[in-house]
Amino acid sequence: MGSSGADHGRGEGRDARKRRRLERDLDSPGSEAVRDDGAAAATRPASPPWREDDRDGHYVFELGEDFTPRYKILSKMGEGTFGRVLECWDREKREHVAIKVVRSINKYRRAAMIEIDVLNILARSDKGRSRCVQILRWFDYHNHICIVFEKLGSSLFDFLKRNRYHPFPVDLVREFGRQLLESVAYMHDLHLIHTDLKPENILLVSSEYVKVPSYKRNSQDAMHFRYLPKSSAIKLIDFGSTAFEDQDRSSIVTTRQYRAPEIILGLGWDYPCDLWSVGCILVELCSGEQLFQTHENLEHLAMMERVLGPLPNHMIQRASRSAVKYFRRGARLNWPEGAISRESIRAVRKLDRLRDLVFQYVGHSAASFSDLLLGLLTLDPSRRVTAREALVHPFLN
Ligand SMILES: Nc1ncnc2c1ncn2[C@@H]1O[C@H](COP(=O)(O)OP(=O)(O)OP(=O)(O)O)[C@@H](O)[C@H]1O
Repeated sequence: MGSSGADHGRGEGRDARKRRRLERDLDSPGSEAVRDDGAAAATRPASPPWREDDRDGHYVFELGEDFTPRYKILSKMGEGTFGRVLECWDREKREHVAIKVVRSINKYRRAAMIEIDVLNILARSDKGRSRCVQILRWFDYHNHICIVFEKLGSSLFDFLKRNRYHPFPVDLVREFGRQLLESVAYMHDLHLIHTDLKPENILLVSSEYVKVPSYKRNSQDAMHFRYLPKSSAIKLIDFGSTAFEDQDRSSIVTTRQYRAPEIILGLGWDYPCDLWSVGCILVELCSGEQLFQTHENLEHLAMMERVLGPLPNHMIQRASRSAVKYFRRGARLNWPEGAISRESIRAVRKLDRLRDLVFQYVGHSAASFSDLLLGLLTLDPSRRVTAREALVHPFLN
């Protein structure tokens, strides 16, 4: 579920980036009336007996235990702000599933109910063909909303990490990009905006991989290896921050590094904010590095200008009251004057223009790839390419 607002930066290790997340205020209205899973949890004795949650409201479990009489807990697949995801064996359907066990805290329970609504809309409209994770069912167990999902493989972020941030080959990035844009186009057609697209929320469908020799050798001349997924199929997860058409568009959304300029400037946001995130993700997949490694607004805007050119004047002039301080006389970015440190100035200066960056990492297709990226990373949201337009770009075809 989205906990948009992560501010993890250069100073912190990459592995810490999943953890440092500021929680969005999720006190939005949502039904408290939760359904019970068939009769299972309600009528049969729960096994194991009831235990106290931990102090953060997480469900406490041991591997191998039953989770309701129907499921057996096999492993912990992930943990987010909103709960833990457990790999379980479903005795009834005789299959592996992933169960998100949401923390027993009201605001997370309410957010989970919104995520269930979104998952149901996505599933109803598409009957299992979409590139969005499929919800199988949900239930309320000892005050924890539990969402049962089809089990998927690791996230693109975990895959990159496992490869020590060695980039994916461009042909694989093309495959990921096409599928990602298909899922975003599908959501936008349904008037839904994901608002928290990032490599952590894109999962490979299969866990199978191949180990291939890498060209780099270390000082002892030992051969290095890298992993490649056997299949490029991916699906989107985490619809806890998804916005409906009629929702307020002034809040801060999206994990910091994937956040569009209109959000930072307080201009309000809409469908284009997802396309900006897709642009940041594709650069990261082909370079192995986050494009905007920052956790601060002014530095973030300076990085955007360095990579993509100056912010349009009409955006600067409409900046919200809290964002005008980033500009001198309402005309140009207060940079480097407003930088908080020399290190920050250096971090901005070492960034390349987008086209140069892409040519460094991508051999063939660099020209068409950077053209697509320039469309996705257009600073002005009204001129940014839409998901449907991006899907017919030559790079993807
Ligand atoms: N269907 C699934 N199959 C396999 N693993 C999954 C599945 N769903 C989630 N996970 C794993 O669990 C992690 C947390 O899931 P998710 O992002 O939905 O939870 P969250 O609490 O909303 O997290 P966040 O704090 O990032 O918003 C994912 O990063 C992923 O590693």
